[in-house]
Amino acid sequence: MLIGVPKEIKNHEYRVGLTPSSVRELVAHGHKVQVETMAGAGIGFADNDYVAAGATIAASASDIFASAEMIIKVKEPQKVEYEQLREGQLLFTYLHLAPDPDQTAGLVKSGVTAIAYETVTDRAGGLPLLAPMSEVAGRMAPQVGAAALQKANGGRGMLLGGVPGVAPAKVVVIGGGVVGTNAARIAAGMGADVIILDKNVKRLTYLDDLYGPRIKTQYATIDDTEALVLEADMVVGAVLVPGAAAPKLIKKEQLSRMKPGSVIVDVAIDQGGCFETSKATTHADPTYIVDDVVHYCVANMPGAVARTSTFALNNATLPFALALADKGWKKACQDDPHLVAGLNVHAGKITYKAVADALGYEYLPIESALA
Ligand SMILES: NC(=O)C1=CN([C@@H]2O[C@H](COP(=O)(O)OP(=O)(O)OC[C@H]3O[C@@H](n4cnc5c(N)ncnc54)[C@H](O)[C@@H]3O)[C@@H](O)[C@H]2O)C=CC1
Ligand SMILES: CC(=O)C(=O)O
Ligand SMILES: [Mg+2]
Repeated sequence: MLIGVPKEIKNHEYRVGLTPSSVRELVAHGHKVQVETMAGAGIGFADNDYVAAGATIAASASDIFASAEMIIKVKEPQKVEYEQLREGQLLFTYLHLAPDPDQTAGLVKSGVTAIAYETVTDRAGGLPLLAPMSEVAGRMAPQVGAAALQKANGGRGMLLGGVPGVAPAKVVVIGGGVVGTNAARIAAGMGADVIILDKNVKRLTYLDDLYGPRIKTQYATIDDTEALVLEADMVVGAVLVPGAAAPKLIKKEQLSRMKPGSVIVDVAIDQGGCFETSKATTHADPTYIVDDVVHYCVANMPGAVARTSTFALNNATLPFALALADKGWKKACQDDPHLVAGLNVHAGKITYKAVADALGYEYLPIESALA
Protein backbone atom coordinates (compact mmCIF):
# COMPACT_ATOMS: atom_id res chain seq x y z
CA MET A 1 0.00 0.00 0.00
CA LEU A 2 1.16 3.58 -0.63
CA ILE A 3 0.98 5.48 2.65
CA GLY A 4 1.23 9.27 2.80
CA VAL A 5 2.24 11.50 5.71
CA PRO A 6 1.57 15.22 5.20
CA LYS A 7 3.06 17.91 7.44
CA GLU A 8 0.57 19.05 10.10
CA ILE A 9 -0.79 22.55 9.48
CA LYS A 10 -2.66 23.49 12.69
CA ASN A 11 -1.28 26.38 14.75
CA HIS A 12 1.98 25.33 16.46
CA GLU A 13 1.37 21.67 15.63
CA TYR A 14 4.73 19.92 15.31
CA ARG A 15 3.59 16.32 15.78
CA VAL A 16 3.85 14.03 12.76
CA GLY A 17 1.76 10.97 11.87
CA LEU A 18 4.71 8.55 11.58
CA THR A 19 8.16 8.56 13.17
CA PRO A 20 11.08 7.31 11.05
CA SER A 21 10.98 4.09 13.13
CA SER A 22 7.32 3.56 12.24
CA VAL A 23 8.14 4.16 8.58
CA ARG A 24 10.82 1.47 8.79
CA GLU A 25 8.26 -1.02 10.20
CA LEU A 26 5.78 -0.28 7.40
CA VAL A 27 8.50 -0.57 4.75
CA ALA A 28 9.60 -3.89 6.29
CA HIS A 29 6.02 -5.08 5.71
CA GLY A 30 6.40 -4.30 2.00
CA HIS A 31 4.65 -0.90 1.94
CA LYS A 32 5.71 2.37 0.34
CA VAL A 33 5.70 5.52 2.46
CA GLN A 34 5.75 9.07 1.18
CA VAL A 35 6.49 11.86 3.70
CA GLU A 36 6.04 15.55 2.99
CA THR A 37 9.31 17.47 3.13
CA MET A 38 10.01 18.94 6.62
CA ALA A 39 7.03 17.02 8.11
CA GLY A 40 9.08 16.06 11.18
CA ALA A 41 11.60 18.88 11.15
CA GLY A 42 10.08 20.65 14.16
CA ILE A 43 10.87 17.69 16.41
CA GLY A 44 14.23 16.67 15.04
CA PHE A 45 13.24 14.23 12.27
CA ALA A 46 15.06 15.40 9.13
CA ASP A 47 13.97 14.33 5.65
CA ASN A 48 17.16 12.22 5.54
CA ASP A 49 16.01 10.26 8.62
CA TYR A 50 12.84 9.32 6.75
CA VAL A 51 14.81 8.43 3.62
CA ALA A 52 17.11 6.22 5.72
CA ALA A 53 13.99 4.48 7.05
CA GLY A 54 12.86 3.75 3.49
CA ALA A 55 10.47 6.63 2.73
CA THR A 56 10.43 8.91 -0.26
CA ILE A 57 10.04 12.66 0.28
CA ALA A 58 7.19 14.56 -1.40
CA ALA A 59 7.64 18.23 -2.22
CA SER A 60 4.13 19.19 -1.16
CA ALA A 61 1.05 17.94 0.69
CA SER A 62 -0.93 17.98 -2.55
CA ASP A 63 1.42 15.32 -4.01
CA ILE A 64 0.57 13.11 -1.04
CA PHE A 65 -3.19 13.72 -1.14
CA ALA A 66 -3.15 12.98 -4.89
CA SER A 67 -1.37 9.64 -4.67
CA ALA A 68 -1.59 8.00 -1.22
CA GLU A 69 -4.00 5.12 -0.60
CA MET A 70 -3.85 5.71 3.18
CA ILE A 71 -3.11 9.08 4.76
CA ILE A 72 -1.77 9.03 8.32
CA LYS A 73 -1.99 12.31 10.23
CA VAL A 74 -2.33 13.58 13.77
CA LYS A 75 -4.94 16.34 13.85
CA GLU A 76 -8.29 16.48 12.08
CA PRO A 77 -7.98 17.55 8.42
CA GLN A 78 -8.28 21.28 7.86
CA LYS A 79 -10.41 22.65 4.97
CA VAL A 80 -7.52 22.72 2.49
CA GLU A 81 -6.82 19.08 3.42
CA TYR A 82 -10.31 17.57 3.41
CA GLU A 83 -11.00 19.22 0.06
CA GLN A 84 -8.24 17.02 -1.41
CA LEU A 85 -9.53 13.71 0.00
CA ARG A 86 -11.42 11.33 -2.27
CA GLU A 87 -13.46 8.13 -2.44
CA GLY A 88 -11.38 4.98 -2.12
CA GLN A 89 -8.79 6.76 0.05
CA LEU A 90 -8.33 5.88 3.73
CA LEU A 91 -7.71 8.56 6.38
CA PHE A 92 -6.33 7.50 9.79
CA THR A 93 -6.09 10.40 12.29
CA TYR A 94 -7.93 12.26 15.07
CA LEU A 95 -11.25 13.64 13.78
CA HIS A 96 -13.42 14.89 16.73
CA LEU A 97 -16.41 15.25 14.38
CA ALA A 98 -19.36 15.82 16.75
CA PRO A 99 -18.50 19.49 17.49
CA ASP A 100 -17.25 20.16 13.93
CA PRO A 101 -20.05 20.32 11.31
CA ASP A 102 -17.82 21.84 8.59
CA GLN A 103 -15.18 19.13 8.70
CA THR A 104 -17.90 16.47 8.89
CA ALA A 105 -19.62 17.84 5.80
CA GLY A 106 -16.26 17.99 4.03
CA LEU A 107 -15.42 14.36 4.81
CA VAL A 108 -18.90 13.20 3.80
CA LYS A 109 -18.66 15.10 0.53
CA SER A 110 -15.19 13.71 -0.23
CA GLY A 111 -16.31 10.06 -0.09
CA VAL A 112 -13.20 9.16 1.95
CA THR A 113 -13.15 6.29 4.46
CA ALA A 114 -12.07 7.84 7.78
CA ILE A 115 -11.01 6.00 10.92
CA ALA A 116 -10.80 8.27 13.98
CA TYR A 117 -8.10 7.57 16.54
CA GLU A 118 -10.34 8.79 19.35
CA THR A 119 -13.07 6.18 18.98
CA VAL A 120 -10.92 3.04 18.48
CA THR A 121 -11.53 0.86 21.56
CA ASP A 122 -9.73 -1.88 23.49
CA ARG A 123 -10.74 -5.00 25.37
CA ALA A 124 -10.77 -3.16 28.71
CA GLY A 125 -13.29 -0.60 27.48
CA GLY A 126 -10.61 2.07 27.01
CA LEU A 127 -9.68 4.28 24.06
CA PRO A 128 -6.10 3.19 23.32
CA LEU A 129 -5.36 5.75 20.59
CA LEU A 130 -6.76 8.65 22.61
CA ALA A 131 -5.11 7.56 25.88
CA PRO A 132 -1.50 8.55 25.11
CA MET A 133 -2.51 12.11 24.17
CA SER A 134 -4.86 12.25 27.16
CA GLU A 135 -1.92 11.34 29.37
CA VAL A 136 0.06 14.20 27.85
CA ALA A 137 -2.76 16.77 28.00
CA GLY A 138 -3.72 15.67 31.53
CA ARG A 139 -0.15 16.08 32.75
CA MET A 140 0.11 19.46 31.03
CA ALA A 141 -3.16 20.80 32.47
CA PRO A 142 -1.89 21.77 35.97
CA GLN A 143 1.29 23.16 34.38
CA VAL A 144 -0.60 25.53 32.02
CA GLY A 145 -3.22 26.22 34.69
CA ALA A 146 -0.51 27.15 37.20
CA ALA A 147 0.90 29.70 34.74
CA ALA A 148 -2.60 31.11 34.14
CA LEU A 149 -3.07 31.54 37.91
CA GLN A 150 -0.20 34.03 37.92
CA LYS A 151 -1.33 37.63 38.24
CA ALA A 152 0.30 38.84 35.00
CA ASN A 153 -1.68 36.21 33.10
CA GLY A 154 -5.05 37.27 34.54
CA GLY A 155 -5.07 34.78 37.42
CA ARG A 156 -5.67 35.22 41.16
CA GLY A 157 -1.97 35.40 41.89
CA MET A 158 -1.79 32.03 43.61
CA LEU A 159 0.96 29.45 43.79
CA LEU A 160 -0.53 26.02 43.17
CA GLY A 161 1.24 24.37 46.10
CA GLY A 162 1.10 27.33 48.51
CA VAL A 163 4.00 27.73 50.96
CA PRO A 164 4.38 26.82 54.64
CA GLY A 165 1.68 28.78 56.48
CA VAL A 166 -0.34 29.54 53.31
CA ALA A 167 -2.87 27.05 51.95
CA PRO A 168 -2.43 25.57 48.46
CA ALA A 169 -4.78 26.21 45.55
CA LYS A 170 -7.96 24.15 45.22
CA VAL A 171 -8.01 22.15 41.99
CA VAL A 172 -11.25 20.53 40.85
CA VAL A 173 -11.02 17.93 38.08
CA ILE A 174 -14.30 17.10 36.33
CA GLY A 175 -14.01 13.63 34.79
CA GLY A 176 -11.71 11.02 36.29
CA GLY A 177 -10.65 9.19 33.11
CA VAL A 178 -7.19 9.33 31.58
CA VAL A 179 -6.94 13.16 31.36
CA GLY A 180 -8.46 13.63 34.81
CA THR A 181 -6.27 11.05 36.52
CA ASN A 182 -3.08 12.45 35.02
CA ALA A 183 -4.10 16.04 35.79
CA ALA A 184 -4.92 15.13 39.41
CA ARG A 185 -1.66 13.27 39.84
CA ILE A 186 0.47 16.21 38.66
CA ALA A 187 -1.60 18.81 40.53
CA ALA A 188 -1.26 16.78 43.73
CA GLY A 189 2.46 16.40 43.03
CA MET A 190 2.72 20.19 42.79
CA GLY A 191 1.13 20.40 46.22
CA ALA A 192 -2.41 21.45 45.30
CA ASP A 193 -5.56 20.41 47.15
CA VAL A 194 -7.18 18.11 44.55
CA ILE A 195 -10.62 16.60 44.11
CA ILE A 196 -11.91 14.53 41.15
CA LEU A 197 -15.59 14.38 40.17
CA ASP A 198 -16.98 11.57 38.01
CA LYS A 199 -20.29 9.88 37.36
CA ASN A 200 -18.71 6.44 37.32
CA VAL A 201 -18.53 5.13 40.90
CA LYS A 202 -16.24 2.25 39.89
CA ARG A 203 -13.78 4.77 38.51
CA LEU A 204 -13.94 6.81 41.74
CA THR A 205 -13.30 3.63 43.74
CA TYR A 206 -10.28 2.84 41.57
CA LEU A 207 -8.92 6.38 42.05
CA ASP A 208 -9.47 6.17 45.79
CA ASP A 209 -7.57 2.87 45.91
CA LEU A 210 -4.79 4.34 43.78
CA TYR A 211 -4.24 7.64 45.59
CA GLY A 212 -5.76 7.15 49.05
CA PRO A 213 -6.45 10.38 50.91
CA ARG A 214 -3.97 12.41 48.80
CA ILE A 215 -6.68 12.96 46.16
CA LYS A 216 -10.35 13.27 47.13
CA THR A 217 -13.20 11.93 45.00
CA GLN A 218 -16.80 13.07 44.65
CA TYR A 219 -19.77 11.72 42.71
CA ALA A 220 -20.62 14.31 40.03
CA THR A 221 -24.15 15.47 40.85
CA ILE A 222 -25.20 18.90 39.49
CA ASP A 223 -25.20 20.16 43.10
CA ASP A 224 -21.74 18.94 44.02
CA THR A 225 -20.20 19.91 40.70
CA GLU A 226 -21.51 23.46 41.11
CA ALA A 227 -20.48 23.75 44.77
CA LEU A 228 -16.93 22.57 44.09
CA VAL A 229 -16.47 24.70 40.97
CA LEU A 230 -17.56 27.84 42.86
CA GLU A 231 -14.90 27.14 45.53
CA ALA A 232 -12.15 26.24 43.06
CA ASP A 233 -9.03 28.17 42.11
CA MET A 234 -8.52 25.92 39.06
CA VAL A 235 -10.98 23.62 37.28
CA VAL A 236 -9.86 21.02 34.75
CA GLY A 237 -12.55 19.93 32.25
CA ALA A 238 -11.86 16.26 31.46
CA VAL A 239 -15.20 14.57 30.70
CA LEU A 240 -15.86 12.43 27.66
CA VAL A 241 -18.82 10.63 26.18
CA PRO A 242 -16.94 8.83 23.34
CA GLY A 243 -17.58 10.37 19.94
CA ALA A 244 -20.25 12.76 21.26
CA ALA A 245 -20.15 16.49 21.89
CA ALA A 246 -19.03 17.17 25.48
CA PRO A 247 -21.89 17.91 27.90
CA LYS A 248 -21.95 21.59 28.97
CA LEU A 249 -21.66 21.02 32.70
CA ILE A 250 -20.94 24.62 33.80
CA LYS A 251 -23.24 27.30 32.42
CA LYS A 252 -22.32 30.96 31.93
CA GLU A 253 -24.46 31.99 34.90
CA GLN A 254 -22.49 29.62 37.17
CA LEU A 255 -19.19 30.81 35.73
CA SER A 256 -20.02 34.38 36.71
CA ARG A 257 -20.18 33.22 40.34
CA MET A 258 -16.69 31.66 40.28
CA LYS A 259 -13.85 33.41 42.11
CA PRO A 260 -12.35 36.32 40.14
CA GLY A 261 -9.00 35.22 38.74
CA SER A 262 -9.80 31.52 38.92
CA VAL A 263 -8.71 29.37 35.97
CA ILE A 264 -10.44 26.84 33.73
CA VAL A 265 -8.38 24.39 31.69
CA ASP A 266 -10.99 22.82 29.40
CA VAL A 267 -9.13 19.84 27.99
CA ALA A 268 -12.42 18.47 26.63
CA ILE A 269 -12.49 21.36 24.15
CA ASP A 270 -11.63 19.01 21.27
CA GLN A 271 -15.12 17.56 21.75
CA GLY A 272 -16.59 21.06 22.13
CA GLY A 273 -15.70 21.69 25.80
CA CYS A 274 -17.63 21.16 29.02
CA PHE A 275 -18.06 24.86 29.95
CA GLU A 276 -20.70 26.89 28.11
CA THR A 277 -18.16 29.72 27.71
CA SER A 278 -15.39 27.56 26.21
CA LYS A 279 -14.22 28.16 22.67
CA ALA A 280 -11.14 26.59 21.09
CA THR A 281 -7.91 28.58 21.34
CA THR A 282 -4.42 28.07 19.90
CA HIS A 283 -0.94 27.73 21.35
CA ALA A 284 -0.19 31.17 19.91
CA ASP A 285 -3.01 32.75 21.95
CA PRO A 286 -4.08 30.11 24.47
CA THR A 287 -6.20 32.03 26.99
CA TYR A 288 -9.05 34.53 27.19
CA ILE A 289 -11.10 35.88 30.07
CA VAL A 290 -14.87 35.71 30.61
CA ASP A 291 -16.38 37.10 33.83
CA ASP A 292 -12.90 37.36 35.39
CA VAL A 293 -12.28 33.65 34.84
CA VAL A 294 -9.22 32.74 32.74
CA HIS A 295 -10.07 30.12 30.09
CA TYR A 296 -7.33 27.89 28.59
CA CYS A 297 -8.96 25.94 25.74
CA VAL A 298 -6.22 24.69 23.42
CA ALA A 299 -7.61 21.81 21.35
CA ASN A 300 -4.19 20.33 20.50
CA MET A 301 -2.38 20.61 23.83
CA PRO A 302 0.02 17.70 23.11
CA GLY A 303 1.32 19.67 20.10
CA ALA A 304 3.27 21.79 22.60
CA VAL A 305 5.38 18.79 23.60
CA ALA A 306 5.32 17.35 20.12
CA ARG A 307 8.36 15.14 20.39
CA THR A 308 7.15 13.24 23.45
CA SER A 309 3.65 13.16 21.98
CA THR A 310 4.68 11.83 18.57
CA PHE A 311 6.53 8.89 20.10
CA ALA A 312 3.66 8.15 22.50
CA LEU A 313 1.08 8.34 19.70
CA ASN A 314 3.11 6.11 17.35
CA ASN A 315 3.53 3.49 20.09
CA ALA A 316 -0.26 3.19 20.09
CA THR A 317 -1.14 3.71 16.41
CA LEU A 318 1.56 1.60 14.71
CA PRO A 319 -0.06 -1.84 15.21
CA PHE A 320 -3.32 -0.51 13.76
CA ALA A 321 -1.53 1.24 10.88
CA LEU A 322 0.25 -2.04 10.06
CA ALA A 323 -3.04 -3.98 10.11
CA LEU A 324 -4.73 -1.40 7.87
CA ALA A 325 -1.83 -1.41 5.42
CA ASP A 326 -1.36 -5.20 5.40
CA LYS A 327 -5.01 -6.19 5.07
CA GLY A 328 -6.77 -3.13 3.66
CA TRP A 329 -9.28 -1.26 5.85
CA LYS A 330 -12.22 -3.57 5.30
CA LYS A 331 -10.50 -6.85 6.22
CA ALA A 332 -8.62 -5.16 9.09
CA CYS A 333 -11.93 -3.88 10.47
CA GLN A 334 -13.72 -7.20 9.91
CA ASP A 335 -10.95 -8.91 11.92
CA ASP A 336 -10.90 -6.39 14.77
CA PRO A 337 -14.07 -5.11 16.50
CA HIS A 338 -11.96 -2.49 18.30
CA LEU A 339 -10.55 -1.01 15.11
CA VAL A 340 -13.99 -0.92 13.48
CA ALA A 341 -15.18 1.24 16.39
CA GLY A 342 -12.94 3.91 14.89
CA LEU A 343 -14.82 4.00 11.58
CA ASN A 344 -16.61 7.38 11.54
CA VAL A 345 -17.15 8.09 7.83
CA HIS A 346 -17.38 5.84 4.78
CA ALA A 347 -18.32 6.65 1.17
CA GLY A 348 -20.41 9.70 2.01
CA LYS A 349 -22.09 8.29 5.14
CA ILE A 350 -21.56 8.70 8.88
CA THR A 351 -20.85 5.33 10.48
CA TYR A 352 -20.55 6.48 14.13
CA LYS A 353 -23.90 6.82 15.89
CA ALA A 354 -22.98 9.61 18.34
CA VAL A 355 -21.64 11.74 15.48
CA ALA A 356 -24.71 11.13 13.30
CA ASP A 357 -26.98 12.01 16.25
CA ALA A 358 -25.01 15.14 17.20
CA LEU A 359 -25.05 16.58 13.68
CA GLY A 360 -28.33 15.26 12.28
CA TYR A 361 -26.93 12.81 9.71
CA GLU A 362 -28.45 9.50 8.77
CA TYR A 363 -26.43 6.76 10.49
CA LEU A 364 -25.00 3.96 8.35
CA PRO A 365 -24.55 0.92 10.64
CA ILE A 366 -20.99 -0.37 10.57
CA GLU A 367 -22.15 -3.83 9.42
CA SER A 368 -23.53 -2.22 6.25
CA ALA A 369 -20.28 -0.36 5.64
CA LEU A 370 -18.33 -3.60 6.03
CA ALA A 371 -20.65 -5.69 3.82
N1 LIG B 1 -7.33 19.44 24.32
C1 LIG B 1 -6.48 18.47 24.01
O1 LIG B 1 -5.39 18.72 23.50
C2 LIG B 1 -6.81 17.06 24.33
C3 LIG B 1 -8.08 16.74 24.67
N2 LIG B 1 -8.42 15.48 25.05
C4 LIG B 1 -9.83 15.28 25.42
O2 LIG B 1 -10.02 15.18 26.81
C5 LIG B 1 -11.29 14.57 27.05
C6 LIG B 1 -11.16 13.47 28.10
O3 LIG B 1 -10.44 12.38 27.54
P1 LIG B 1 -10.10 11.05 28.39
O4 LIG B 1 -9.72 11.39 29.77
O5 LIG B 1 -9.15 10.26 27.57
O6 LIG B 1 -11.49 10.30 28.41
P2 LIG B 1 -11.91 9.08 29.37
O7 LIG B 1 -12.98 8.34 28.66
O8 LIG B 1 -10.70 8.35 29.84
O9 LIG B 1 -12.50 9.84 30.65
C7 LIG B 1 -13.69 10.59 30.62
C8 LIG B 1 -14.34 10.51 31.97
O10 LIG B 1 -15.44 11.44 32.00
C9 LIG B 1 -16.43 10.88 32.81
N3 LIG B 1 -17.69 11.58 32.57
C10 LIG B 1 -18.51 11.51 31.49
N4 LIG B 1 -19.56 12.33 31.65
C11 LIG B 1 -19.40 12.93 32.86
C12 LIG B 1 -20.16 13.89 33.60
N5 LIG B 1 -21.30 14.37 33.11
N6 LIG B 1 -19.70 14.30 34.80
C13 LIG B 1 -18.53 13.80 35.30
N7 LIG B 1 -17.78 12.87 34.66
C14 LIG B 1 -18.21 12.46 33.45
C15 LIG B 1 -16.42 9.41 32.42
O11 LIG B 1 -17.06 8.59 33.39
C16 LIG B 1 -14.93 9.13 32.30
O12 LIG B 1 -14.37 8.63 33.51
C17 LIG B 1 -11.74 14.07 25.67
O13 LIG B 1 -12.64 15.01 25.10
C18 LIG B 1 -10.47 14.02 24.89
O14 LIG B 1 -10.69 14.05 23.49
C19 LIG B 1 -7.50 14.47 25.09
C20 LIG B 1 -6.20 14.73 24.72
C21 LIG B 1 -5.76 16.04 24.27
C1 LIG C 1 -6.56 14.19 21.23
C2 LIG C 1 -6.23 15.51 20.70
O1 LIG C 1 -7.11 16.32 20.49
C3 LIG C 1 -4.86 15.85 20.44
O2 LIG C 1 -3.97 15.05 20.75
O3 LIG C 1 -4.61 16.93 19.90
MG1 LIG D 1 -16.72 36.15 38.49
